[in-house]
Amino acid sequence: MSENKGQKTLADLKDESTKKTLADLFQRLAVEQEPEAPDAPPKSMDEYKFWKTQPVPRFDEKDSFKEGPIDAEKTIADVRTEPYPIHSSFEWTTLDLESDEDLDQLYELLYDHYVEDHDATFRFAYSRTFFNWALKPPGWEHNWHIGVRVKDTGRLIAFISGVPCDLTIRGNDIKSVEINFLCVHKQLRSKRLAPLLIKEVTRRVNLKNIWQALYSSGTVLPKPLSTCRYGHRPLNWGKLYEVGFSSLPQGETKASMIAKTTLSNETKTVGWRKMKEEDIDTVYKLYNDWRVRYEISQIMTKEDVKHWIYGGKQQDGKVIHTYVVEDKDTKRVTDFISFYVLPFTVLQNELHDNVGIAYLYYYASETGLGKFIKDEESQELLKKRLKSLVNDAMIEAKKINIDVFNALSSQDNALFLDDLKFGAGDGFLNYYVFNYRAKHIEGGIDDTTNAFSKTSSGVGVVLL
Ligand SMILES: CCCCCCCCCCCCCC(=O)SCCNC(=O)CCNC(=O)[C@H](O)C(C)(C)COP(=O)(O)OP(=O)(O)OC[C@H]1O[C@@H](n2cnc3c(N)ncnc32)[C@H](O)[C@@H]1OP(=O)(O)O
Repeated sequence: MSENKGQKTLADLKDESTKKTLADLFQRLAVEQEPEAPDAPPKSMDEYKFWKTQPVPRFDEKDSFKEGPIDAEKTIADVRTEPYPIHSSFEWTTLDLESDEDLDQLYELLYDHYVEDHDATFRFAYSRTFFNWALKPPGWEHNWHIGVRVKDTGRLIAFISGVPCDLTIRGNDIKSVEINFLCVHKQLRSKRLAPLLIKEVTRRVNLKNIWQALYSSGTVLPKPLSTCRYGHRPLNWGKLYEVGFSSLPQGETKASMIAKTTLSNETKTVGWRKMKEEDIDTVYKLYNDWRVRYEISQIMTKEDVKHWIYGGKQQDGKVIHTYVVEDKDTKRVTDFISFYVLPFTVLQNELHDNVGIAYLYYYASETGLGKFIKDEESQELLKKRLKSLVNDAMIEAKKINIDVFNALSSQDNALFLDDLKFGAGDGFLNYYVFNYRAKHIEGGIDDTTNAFSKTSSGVGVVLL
């Protein structure tokens, strides 16, 4: 990306940090200036013409309130039964993700319009298996894969999705969905289609008697529950340099950067192996015991664990990769760690046509369980364990040609990001819960420096 190389002003960086751009996902390895965390809202509450009408916390709210839903309780009978009116040249559509034709159209829309890439050099290489994983978890609703088409041509020009995702927020279990992949064709931007899509997905979710939703965005909206920072660990620095993701930091040579970022070939954690189907019960238990560490986490059934963490045959081993550690004496599974893969297609590069990208997903370790859950000694032990697990996960990722390993400052990631040589990216990710008031949750960023903090975050949920 050419923008990797030039010097940017703080204003440029702040402007970029409000969009979900490729730069959100990849750092400039030599960031000259620290980007500002999006603490201050970019505009006043009154200027959020849509969001000020929605049940979301305001920026000026104090943190001294009772946590819970914002709207007065409603029933399905209060929800409109008809879709919202749409401009006469467009029509609503429900995508059939079982059909190749609709999958292809979604692929094309997201490929061309989901992320901004000024050079048109990189595209997310979405695959059928990725959509099957991301958009069809247990309990998925056909009706929540919502598109807008041009009436005359049938062309898909906008999309928004919801999938079931129940949450626990500070001990309260909340029936909820996760909203993602909101996208409007570039030529139809700023025409208020996004608010219409959001209202329509809200209506369809409400009709299932669900009133809360989790979503994340680089854009600052009223009002983030938490903000995390991206971290990026080059696994194949030479290639990242050749495609333009990485620049050469001052005082370094290509050879020194490669030497600094090269991992060993073999994993080191004793008892490390790939997760098998028969591990689902144990991983389910570990996950559930583990997630109490966090102030917001995803509730998972065994079926959810099978889908999201094990992946199973339908994934064909291409999207979600999970490893466990088995105690060699007792044969008990004591840890698991997962990452998912979503590569980039590289256009117009003589040397490479793709970049392999992995994202750290859920993990849990017996080391972090128990009574002294976050005392100093337990944290030190956990830090050591997580370093070993994440390092081995990265070695596995390298074996399947992953070039960069991404992780957010969420979960307990702050314990290992610096030590395992993750560079702090210039993108921030804000987390929101629709129709729910909750006190701010630490996102693993130091308040004053914006560097990764030294302590764990309260965000246990991972969004795609
Ligand atoms: C209970 C169930 C509830 C379910 C719903 C829960 C809420 C779910 C919320 C959605 C979670 C999505 C999670 C993800 O997928 S985050 C990923 C979002 N997608 C992209 O960044 C892809 C590239 N960009 C685009 O396709 C468009 O720029 C989008 C579609 C983002 C906006 O289109 P456009 O640029 O043509 O603008 P407009 O004229 O139609 O509309 C302008 C209004 O939209 C507000 N806006 C802008 N960006 C976002 C954003 N990322 N989340 C929420 N709102 C956003 C904006 O502040 C303004 O409102 P206000 O400032 O006047 O108030």
